Amino acid sequence: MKTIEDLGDLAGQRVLVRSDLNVPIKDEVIGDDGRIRASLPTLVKLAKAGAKVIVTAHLGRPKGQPNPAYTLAPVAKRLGELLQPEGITVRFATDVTGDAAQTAVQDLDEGEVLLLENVRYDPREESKDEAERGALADELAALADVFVSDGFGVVHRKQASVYDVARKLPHAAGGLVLAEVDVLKKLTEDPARPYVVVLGGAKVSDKLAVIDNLLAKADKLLIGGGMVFTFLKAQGHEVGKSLLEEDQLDIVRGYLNEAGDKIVLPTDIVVAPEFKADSPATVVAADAIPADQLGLDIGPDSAKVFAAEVAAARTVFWNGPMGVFEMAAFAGGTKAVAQALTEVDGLSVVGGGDSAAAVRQLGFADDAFGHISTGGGASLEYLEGKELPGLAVLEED
Ligand SMILES: Nc1ncnc2c1ncn2[C@@H]1O[C@H](COP(=O)(O)OP(=O)(O)O)[C@@H](O)[C@H]1O
Ligand SMILES: O=C(OP(=O)(O)O)[C@H](O)COP(=O)(O)O
Repeated sequence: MKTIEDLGDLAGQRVLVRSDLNVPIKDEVIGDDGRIRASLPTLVKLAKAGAKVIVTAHLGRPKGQPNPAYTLAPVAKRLGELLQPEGITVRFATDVTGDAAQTAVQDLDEGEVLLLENVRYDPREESKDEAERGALADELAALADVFVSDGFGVVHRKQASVYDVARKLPHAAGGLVLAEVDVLKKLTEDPARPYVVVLGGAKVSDKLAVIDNLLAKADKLLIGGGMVFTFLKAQGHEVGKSLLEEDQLDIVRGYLNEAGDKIVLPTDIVVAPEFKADSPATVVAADAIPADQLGLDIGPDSAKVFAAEVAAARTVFWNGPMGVFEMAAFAGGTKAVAQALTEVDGLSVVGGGDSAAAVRQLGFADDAFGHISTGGGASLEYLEGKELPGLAVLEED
């Protein structure tokens, strides 16, 4: 894979960077700016080399339409604050590749950074149609001379700003992508055993898809978060109003048959009648979730079992909070697992935007873990041994 150094002298060049700036934002306030901070070294390096740095990124899933709830404007502001000590000015374009973006690129000076509006406002970004994605990639490519892929958290997505644009411009991997791959490689090449993978979070269908391959690689797979309920239902239990992927039940039944005791499910669940911080929480057995309640965390017994499995491992990868950690009443499982990861005698890796935010919000220091990866889904697919489109394309000429 080419690096930024291989791109030659970048002074005066327009460099398009794909970063992953997908941070938790509520009412325009950024909850955890870890991904923005992780993007800084590459941006600083390029700006200091005299490049005109144009950043494309997404926030959330606005489904191909402009939507102020998903604007990157607060991210541009934060980026500006973080780059100010470096003397680097950050500008913001209010569209993706339109008049605003084109004018802003024309006006951009060497050593400045321009962030383009949420690339997922454009429906072509995530299109399954290669020609549609290609048309957006052409527009992005027209804004720049070279492309640097630095958004590790999106390299598993075959999307215009990640994959297609790399085929239109001379390209290189940024330092963040290279550093992430370096650590994850250690987990794929003869990991010290026991090797435990902990899965949770809310992107249930994405993560159910990785289990098949992970079962062959890991010694134990601990399942928490929103994934739990599709497993419980597949075992024949009722899950009330909890997150459920009905169309995956057969697949999950297959996993349970195949896995034996490799898959560890919670035996108790914290439930509440509503998805609200002050909704009255109770602990119930995992096979007795009331019809009018939803599961929002693994229960305290399960948290102990999960923590013991993690603490006894020599290699651990964890993606996806065990519960809705953003609300104190449902943060216990995530906290217990995070604490156990800090006690691992071996390599412990936390991956994913929300998982990284969770450990910081719960008061853990970054260096309490072997590595905090900016990518959850991307890391999991890498660990599965799958070819990631956003990495494979960088190996092409
Ligand atoms: N039981 C649950 N029901 C609904 N949402 C959940 C549940 N457990 C965890 N979550 C949510 O999952 C989200 C994170 O999921 P995800 O995006 O998959 O993780 P990551 O960003 O670390 O890859 C958090 O916002 C958390 O509130
Ligand atoms: O948050 C992200 O991934 P993650 O939740 O797997 O860590 C990335 O920004 C990718 O976002 P996506 O899963 O909407 O494509």
